Amino acid sequence: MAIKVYGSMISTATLRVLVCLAEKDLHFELIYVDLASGEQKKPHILSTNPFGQIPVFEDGDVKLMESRAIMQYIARTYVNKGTDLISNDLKKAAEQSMWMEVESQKFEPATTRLVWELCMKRLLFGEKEDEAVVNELEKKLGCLLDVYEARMTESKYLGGDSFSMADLYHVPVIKFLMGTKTKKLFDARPHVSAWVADILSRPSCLKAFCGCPY
Ligand SMILES: N[C@@H](CCC(=O)N[C@@H](CS)C(=O)NCC(=O)O)C(=O)O
Repeated sequence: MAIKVYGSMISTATLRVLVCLAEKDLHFELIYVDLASGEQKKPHILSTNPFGQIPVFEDGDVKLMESRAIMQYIARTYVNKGTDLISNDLKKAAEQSMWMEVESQKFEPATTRLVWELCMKRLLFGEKEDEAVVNELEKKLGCLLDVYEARMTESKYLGGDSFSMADLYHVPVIKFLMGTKTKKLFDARPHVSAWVADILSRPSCLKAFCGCPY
């Protein structure tokens, strides 16, 4: 039975799942959910995601919400397809898992509002960003990227020497921010900048973002 993703190309959480499916070379059907009209609060989404958010994922009788949990399901279920995203080696997997947590607990909170201010407000409502808010958020993101820069002086990717789920988690938000003035924070840090160029040039990223406004 075909994999189905209910989501939207302007949703970073949906795109996170789409880049994962592309890394695993899996076919899927994308069923468009219109965020602007509040379709995510309709019963066909609420039945799987009681919070009324996208993406919602179906693989036969498996129905899931939360993009990162969906990606872990995909990586573990389709372990023999495409890129290995989670190591079989316990120590390496623990290192990857640590940086996956950094993404969810630190990078996501530091960037969600930036994506809202610099991308979504204009796209959905034609509104300009709040500059004071953006400046404050950029300061926080700069401190976090200093930690990433230090990490990547000792290892090519966040989770170790090979590309992993830890890097993949970051792709959609970084891709969106590359089209904004916040790009300068990534460009100013040579190791971070090389990492961004590397992860955004992966075929999975080019494939998943085809038709995306960012
Ligand atoms: N932690 C969730 C976040 C899901 C989320 O925030 N989805 C947004 C789109 S990126 C959404 O559905 N927003 C509409 C709403 O909250 O009503 C995940 O990673 O799947």
